[in-house]
Amino acid sequence: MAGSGGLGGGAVGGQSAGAGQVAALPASRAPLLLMVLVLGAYCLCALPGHCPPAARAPGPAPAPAEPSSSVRCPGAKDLPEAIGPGRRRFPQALIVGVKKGGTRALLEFLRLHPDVRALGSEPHFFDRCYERGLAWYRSLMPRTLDGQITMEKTPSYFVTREAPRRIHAMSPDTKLIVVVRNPVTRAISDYAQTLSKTPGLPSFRALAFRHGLGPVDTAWSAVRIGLYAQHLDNWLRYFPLSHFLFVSGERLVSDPAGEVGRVQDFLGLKRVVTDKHFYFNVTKGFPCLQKAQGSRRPRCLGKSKGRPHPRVSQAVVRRLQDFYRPFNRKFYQMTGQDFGWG
Ligand SMILES: Nc1ncnc2c1ncn2[C@@H]1O[C@H](COP(=O)(O)OS(=O)(=O)O)[C@@H](OP(=O)(O)O)[C@H]1O
Repeated sequence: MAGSGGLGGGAVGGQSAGAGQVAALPASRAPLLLMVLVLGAYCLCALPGHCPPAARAPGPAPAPAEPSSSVRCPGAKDLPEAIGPGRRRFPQALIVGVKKGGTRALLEFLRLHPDVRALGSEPHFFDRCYERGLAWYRSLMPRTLDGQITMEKTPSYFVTREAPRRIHAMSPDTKLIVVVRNPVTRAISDYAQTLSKTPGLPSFRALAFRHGLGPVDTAWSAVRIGLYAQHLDNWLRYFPLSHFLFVSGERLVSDPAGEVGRVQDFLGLKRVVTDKHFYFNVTKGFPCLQKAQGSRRPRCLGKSKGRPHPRVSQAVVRRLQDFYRPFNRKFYQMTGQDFGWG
């Protein structure tokens, strides 16, 4: 199952050349060559930096780790899926944003649906790896049968200027899902993530305001990402609003089944993922899955989801709320949805 997790490591760079060699060989030698290729891929993966995290065995596993900002383009196909039924297709639906909105939770919830097959990790194709080409991108995708939907999530697409044009060039029919969250909480969550990797980072306040006291610093990505209306403007140059579904990050926590229900409707899927798939884990403070995909055991998302946030003063929060208010209002107007952030 695609759900086993990691980006597929794989078969030496997605290589159409390798496939061509197999085709040119007498049929009796092809299995041998395939074995050599697979073994070779394993050896390559043993070298640092060559492959994404190894594909996981089926069963309960933590959610795939999020890439750091120095993420490399993923390696290639999922080894366990090098052979199997169905074929690799371009995604018909993408979760394009937003960073820290709840994108991992949504993808993991959707993967419970038998008609959804999704890449475990973020391929970053339309922002960082575009030069690898569409054939490479497709080679990363899990195999799907007719009627199944291929998906991936990369939250940075939403704020990448070229992403809408590139996705439109892949397919103008692509369905686009954006999980949005109060931009102030989102910024603090983003900062908490950076802080967890960068001890000694200046305070949130020092980064959010120029010179720590001046105007809001929109050059700081944690602030800029929350200007949803501006980013959406760029997408609407390529896709009509009907191609988008905006998911409330807050409701994804308070009513996961309700939000996932909307997503299933949007994707034209039967509502298979329902209330009975979730329970609220008091220790984690979030909804978790009654049964993880491919397992009978409950599963919550990993430690990097639901991190404690650093304390930020009410005065700072209020200033940021005031700053975002007109952008939020514009976003509500554009989407026809009030997300209740003020
Ligand atoms: N069920 C469940 N379990 C855990 N966490 C949940 C869940 N639903 C939503 N969230 C919220 O998801 C936030 C992380 O968002 P993303 O997955 O989009 O982050 S990332 O951009 O991929 O790094 C994460 O943000 P933080 O709480 O700030 O860590 C969570 O609030």
